[in-house]
Amino acid sequence: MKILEIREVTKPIASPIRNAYIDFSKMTTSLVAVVTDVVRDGKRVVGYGFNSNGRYGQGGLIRERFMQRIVDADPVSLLNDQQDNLDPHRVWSTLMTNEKPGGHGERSVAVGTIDMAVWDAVAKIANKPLFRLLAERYKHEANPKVFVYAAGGYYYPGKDLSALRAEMRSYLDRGYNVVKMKIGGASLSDDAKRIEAVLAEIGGQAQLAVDANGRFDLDTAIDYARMLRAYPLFWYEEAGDPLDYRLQAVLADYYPNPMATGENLFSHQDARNLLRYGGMRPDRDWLQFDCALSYGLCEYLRTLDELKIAGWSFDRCIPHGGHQMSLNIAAGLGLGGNESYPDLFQPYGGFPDGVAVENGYVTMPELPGIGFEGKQALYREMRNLAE
Ligand SMILES: O=C([O-])CC(=O)C(=O)O
Ligand SMILES: [Mg+2]
Repeated sequence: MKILEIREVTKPIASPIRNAYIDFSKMTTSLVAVVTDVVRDGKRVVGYGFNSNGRYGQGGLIRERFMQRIVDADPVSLLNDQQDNLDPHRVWSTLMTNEKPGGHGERSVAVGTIDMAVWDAVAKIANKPLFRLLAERYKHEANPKVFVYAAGGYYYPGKDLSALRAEMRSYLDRGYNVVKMKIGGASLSDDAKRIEAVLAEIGGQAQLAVDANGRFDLDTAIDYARMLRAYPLFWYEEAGDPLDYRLQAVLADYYPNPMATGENLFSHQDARNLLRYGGMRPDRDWLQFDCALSYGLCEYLRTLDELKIAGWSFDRCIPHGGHQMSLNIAAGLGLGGNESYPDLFQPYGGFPDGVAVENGYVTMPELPGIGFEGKQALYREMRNLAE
């Protein structure tokens, strides 16, 4: 059994939206295929992965460095002890050969994307949904019912309050009961009006989370905290720079309600620093580390170990990114849920066809691997790459 080749193609996931920091007019993602020589149901097993929105495709790094390390490795060195499947941790160590610690920039995205494809292949070779494989391996009870919330509420040209309200209404109509909108891309008073408008629209039917995408300095973060704390928000997300742990810790003094952050922390060491120094409170705050941006599930498992050491429950994690990989981790390892972008980043985000949101939850179908084959529009792109 061996990996025959790894393929990558960079695909557009552009849209005319903007958050407080970036617009998505040139956004791309890397689609990766890990092609194995294993045959299941008369077909070659291929694992697929892609990176989350917010960072760009990583074709350069994948092709110049990471792919080659796998292709050059002794195939047996990538297998488990029984030699009946790939060992994702051994593949991961091979990917990271001759990489220094620290400075977790774009390479964590490249490795996370390949790692997703490796886990997809491993679960397909085992002929199980990834969430069931994870639950068995790491001794959790699988729960195919996963909480999901609707992320949107972006700024875009000509979008007025009624368009924002209509967008949020459409999420409620699709079964969500937590919705998220952007802040920090307008003045504080304009953002307050946007928030009031959304709260008026959703009433008691849903809760609202807000996301500043790391835009604020400490003073602005506190000014916003004073405005936001008057509302019953689900969370106040990424107020300041993701690596400014002191800002996050000081903010807690001004914001007693739930805060969320972590989508731009790309290693277990950075996550550990957040838990040590960021003033995040295990009884109410939320952690959004996204394996597809941060060296993949092998690294995410180390991040979960750090949570355990710091006294955090896994159900405080609701990852960023809206992909099926994190849905599987949530269902298999007991995370608190997953993000979802009902109208964005298609066909990469979302759920297998026919999976509907009901009262804020989806139920995972029993598809081998991550479940990409259950989503026709996505699987079409994948098949074009490698089958
Ligand atoms: O707008 C983005 O970059 C995405 C984001 O922060 C989120 O989904 O939380
Ligand atoms: Mg965010």
